[in-house]
Amino acid sequence: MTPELKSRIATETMVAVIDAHESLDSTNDRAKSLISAGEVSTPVLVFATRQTAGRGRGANRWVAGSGSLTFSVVIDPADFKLETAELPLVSLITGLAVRDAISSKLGDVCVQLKWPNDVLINRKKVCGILVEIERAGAIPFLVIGIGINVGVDFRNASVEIRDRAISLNDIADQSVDPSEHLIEILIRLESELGDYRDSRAFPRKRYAAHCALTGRTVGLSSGDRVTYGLCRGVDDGGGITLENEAGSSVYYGGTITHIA
Ligand SMILES: O=C(O)CCCC[C@@H]1SC[C@@H]2NC(=O)N[C@@H]21
Repeated sequence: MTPELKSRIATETMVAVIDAHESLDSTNDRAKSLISAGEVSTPVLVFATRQTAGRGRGANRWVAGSGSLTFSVVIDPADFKLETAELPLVSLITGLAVRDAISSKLGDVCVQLKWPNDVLINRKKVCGILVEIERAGAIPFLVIGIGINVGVDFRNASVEIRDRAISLNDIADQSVDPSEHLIEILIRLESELGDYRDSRAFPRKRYAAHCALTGRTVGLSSGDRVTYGLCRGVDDGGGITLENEAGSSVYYGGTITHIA
């Protein structure tokens, strides 16, 4: 990371400490080791130009090299008055911040959210989010990990990957410097978390308006079980609402594996 970028992050965003590396296994794992060693003065930005063993939800991996933007932000939940029960919302709130940041740089492009932790462009994944809790003694910290395909070249990737993944620069009129995305996301993340702290209300209507699943029949997988239903958006606690012959139910876990 250049000294210029460090200086901009320090002056333009909430970040108090920058921990930048050429290469890391996982920015989330590095953040967690800083926390457990008692070495955090939040908010901390852990940044890696390359990530060799990045993790996602469940069995997902996020290996990132050229063209990726990978970082984690460590926050103290108390700074945003977040109770443990509200932590699942942080993934959704982060998704909104990333979605709006990307959208602001791309103009008239379909940037949507896939509950609970993906950002999509034209229905392909551009960003994955992994929020985790790590404790320093009894004190919990939140690690918000974000991976974005900014200029990843998928042209030689398998058809399966090309059907599912996209880079920002595939659709931008002109390529945007990843640093600009980083700063924009950090600013918007602070603003979204601050709005939630002040209002105590998750902006579920805004989330639903940008959610790629709203109004579509989806399959939610949890273990061996798949529950199908018409997605009616998310509730105040960030759960996805599915409607089917059994009625309307809200789910807080699982992965969307089918979209009709
Ligand atoms: O798609 C997913 O399931 C979430 C992917 C999250 C990847 C990011 S990259 C930065 C941070 N460090 C990690 O090891 N994972 C997250």
